[in-house]
Amino acid sequence: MNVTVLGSGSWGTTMASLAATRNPTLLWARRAETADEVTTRHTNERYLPGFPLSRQLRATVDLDEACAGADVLVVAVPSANFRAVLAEAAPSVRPWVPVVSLTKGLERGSLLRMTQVVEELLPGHPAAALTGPNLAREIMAGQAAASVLATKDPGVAAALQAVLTHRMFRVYRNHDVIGCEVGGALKNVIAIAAGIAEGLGVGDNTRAAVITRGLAELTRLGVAMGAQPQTLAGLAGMGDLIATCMSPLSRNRSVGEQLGRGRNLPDILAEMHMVAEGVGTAGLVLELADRWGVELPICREIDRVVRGDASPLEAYRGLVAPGHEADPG
Ligand SMILES: NC(=O)C1=CN([C@@H]2O[C@H](COP(=O)(O)OP(=O)(O)OC[C@H]3O[C@@H](n4cnc5c(N)ncnc54)[C@H](O)[C@@H]3O)[C@@H](O)[C@H]2O)C=CC1
Ligand SMILES: O=C(CO)COP(=O)(O)O
Repeated sequence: MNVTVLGSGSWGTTMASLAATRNPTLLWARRAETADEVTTRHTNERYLPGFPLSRQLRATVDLDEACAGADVLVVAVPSANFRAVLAEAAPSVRPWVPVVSLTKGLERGSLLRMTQVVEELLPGHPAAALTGPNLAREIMAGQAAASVLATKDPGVAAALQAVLTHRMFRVYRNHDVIGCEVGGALKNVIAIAAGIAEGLGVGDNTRAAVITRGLAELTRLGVAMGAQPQTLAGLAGMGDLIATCMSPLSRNRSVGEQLGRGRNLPDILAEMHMVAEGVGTAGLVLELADRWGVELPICREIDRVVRGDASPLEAYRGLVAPGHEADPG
């Protein structure tokens, strides 16, 4: 199977490097220097400093070349640019080639999940999401991890599972695409809350409360949208929440932690060259929550913080103030 990965950031490069050990794999990069570095020096120092990549991995800046030979197309571009990149790629993608989204977010305006964007742009192509507790640097370091491949067609799921599985990277199948994508998008917002708590110097009881109440929010919205509750209790929900809320490697948690320490958001984002999807996702999940008639108190407070309508301390006080005790879940 020829695999093509669009997006040469931390996660796209990691998955491409893994895939290249078992399948001919081509990584599409926006910048010529990155493509050249990946192909000739087998590194991507900007996003994965210090990690050698598979020597079989090749990269190109030519989107047409990248897509034309692909048997599987993997998209690892942040949600804000996902549609634009895939729309440009679409004419070069051969009929029926499955498209796997690695992206954890929602589309601004439409509120679509990424597999829904795939279905709009490439009708007839099986759309899948790969999601779970998968911090890129740990996977590059060879530490064992598990992930979930979500797609509706069991035959496609089995074929993609075989392509994406690696010695230390175990891929499970799930047909609950909604649950997997909602879990991946919302956990980034909850990770900002966990980071804020960290920055404010809370204890382990508070950490546990944020994660557990966060899980209730993932589950409430997911189930309202048609997800299975057990999906959110698994790797794509609870698993990813634990990794992202606890790990100093998480960019979303790091944004929250710096906010909690008193830095302002524009300064934090100006210093980051990587994406923290939760910043943009907070407002979008509230729009979804209104549409589906569910309450998401943590996401609401995080949205107030990222909009600049509340300080992290005010948000924290808002969450511990009386009034949320009767929340279901
Ligand atoms: N890094 C991680 O550990 C994981 C990340 N993810 C998700 O994967 C997605 C991508 O994340 P990362 O690779 O970590 O982000 P990143 O910030 O490390 O890299 C993003 C990449 O997308 C490229 N890009 C952005 N806009 C583009 C455009 N218009 N055209 C072409 N390329 C463009 C950038 O040049 C960069 O190579 C996000 O949705 C993230 O939530 C999911 C699991 C793990
Ligand atoms: O999705 C991730 C881990 O599963 C990566 O999280 P961050 O984007 O917060 O680094």
